[in-house]
Amino acid sequence: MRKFSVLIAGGGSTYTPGIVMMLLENQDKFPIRTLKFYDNDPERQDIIAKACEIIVKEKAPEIEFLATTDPEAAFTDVDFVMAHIRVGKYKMRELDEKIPLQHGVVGQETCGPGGIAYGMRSISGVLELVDYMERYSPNAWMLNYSNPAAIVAEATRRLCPNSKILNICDMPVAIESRLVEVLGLQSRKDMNVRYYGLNHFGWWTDIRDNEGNDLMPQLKKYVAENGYAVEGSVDNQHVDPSWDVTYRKAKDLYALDPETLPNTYLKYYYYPDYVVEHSDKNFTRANEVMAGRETQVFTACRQIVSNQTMEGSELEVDEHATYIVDLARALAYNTYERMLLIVKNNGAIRNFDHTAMVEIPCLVGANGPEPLVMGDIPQFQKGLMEQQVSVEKLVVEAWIEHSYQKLWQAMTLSRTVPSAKVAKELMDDLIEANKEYWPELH
Ligand SMILES: NC(=O)c1ccc[n+]([C@@H]2O[C@H](COP(=O)([O-])OP(=O)(O)OC[C@H]3O[C@@H](n4cnc5c(N)ncnc54)[C@H](O)[C@@H]3O)[C@@H](O)[C@H]2O)c1
Ligand SMILES: O=P(O)(O)OC[C@H]1O[C@H](O[C@H]2[C@H](O)[C@@H](O)[C@@H](O)O[C@@H]2CO)[C@H](O)[C@@H](O)[C@@H]1O
Ligand SMILES: [Mn+2]
Repeated sequence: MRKFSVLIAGGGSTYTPGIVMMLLENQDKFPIRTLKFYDNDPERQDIIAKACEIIVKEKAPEIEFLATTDPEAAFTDVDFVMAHIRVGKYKMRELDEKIPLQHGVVGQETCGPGGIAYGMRSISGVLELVDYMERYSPNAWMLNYSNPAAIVAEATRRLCPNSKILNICDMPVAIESRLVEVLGLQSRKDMNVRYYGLNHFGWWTDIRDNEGNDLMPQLKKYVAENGYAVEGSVDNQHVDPSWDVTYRKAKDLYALDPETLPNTYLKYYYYPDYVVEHSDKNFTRANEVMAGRETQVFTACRQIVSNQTMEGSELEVDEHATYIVDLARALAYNTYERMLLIVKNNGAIRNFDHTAMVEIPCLVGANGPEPLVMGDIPQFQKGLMEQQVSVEKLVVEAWIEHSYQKLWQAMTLSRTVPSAKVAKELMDDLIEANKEYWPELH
């Protein structure tokens, strides 16, 4: 069986150890010959890399391991780049969340003004990775889950439309895992779904079992009462109180359209007033993650290095991340697995902008994704999506043209922002905070 060379870009990410352990568990499905890490923060990456080197040695010593900040060493002889960078790290995520809240507006990593600010930072970081990949391993595929995926996907469509980059999000995977528990099924793969939308902005329209039986009536009844909250869930990645609130709130999202099941991120667009009221301006999700996941992962890695073994470590395999192996396998072995990906619409949603980057089911083979037709969508979703996709397109235009005007239009158009006045005030604060990262706007 052919073995692959994999590069994790954003080696210092909190997700890296869980993904590495997941990759090692899946060697029978997706064998690896070389595993490399690349990051532009050597100190941060070093802590994760030293621990992962020990994990690899213990679990699969035949895999060659390298962690580097040198693009040439990192990107040479690579089959897959798995990219999860966070330009500006948690320090900037905290500002993305806190600056809008100071103006009474939703403060969120990927939605509203915070997501726009993060998008303006991510574009250059991801484009740089694409450049390195094409220079040093032109046949490689990039599987990108760096956020905000909607803006990154639009930027790559505009600026490198022929590059072998696939943008993917795991929120639908996480929600589907909850639905599996509701139904008492074994696996996500026991369900076939129809879903459409933009990234962090979509709806399930149909869910069936492998025999074709309609599972929507049972799911709708459950979500109408409980949202996606599941008592005693096996999900160990969404235990923070803020995730519990998000899953419960899905009940109120469902109420807006009882024909579909909603992505949890729609809460920021349907109920921005509720979100702001329930946000702590001084302790946002970034603070929760720094005190939680980041501290736990880095402490566990330091412990492994100090013990020189992973025995007794609290690090856990990232089970949700197996969708990454599914995607890599689909490309490597032409499996034609059906997966949700962020791709150019091209008429798949018939009554929607054909140039929009939409999240829809695709069959993935060796030549990439083949999107499935979702047909016409209703006026409610179409209206929301047209507004949101315009925000995303204007952000990318603002970045390309260095246009203050277009970024102001994008901020104003976001459903989370009440007026052009508020949009301008908070945008000026975001410009100041992001001087180091954004192009200079004029
Ligand atoms: N698509 C999805 O559904 C999904 C799911 C989970 C996480 N994510 C994304 O994964 C990313 C990582 O999240 P995290 O919380 O682990 O963040 P993190 O800050 O722990 O890790 C990100 C790493 O990227 C590095 N980095 C930043 N800019 C870089 C650049 N230009 N070149 C190389 N490396 C760079 C940082 O130094 C850091 O080590 C984020 O973008 C997050 O939003 C996406
Ligand atoms: O606030 P964070 O950093 O904990 O999470 C933000 C991310 O949330 C989603 O990703 C989930 C994912 O759905 C789940 O399967 C598991 O891997 O945890 C992730 C983080 O909780 C979302 O899809 C991402 O885009 C966000 O970055
Ligand atoms: Mn996501």
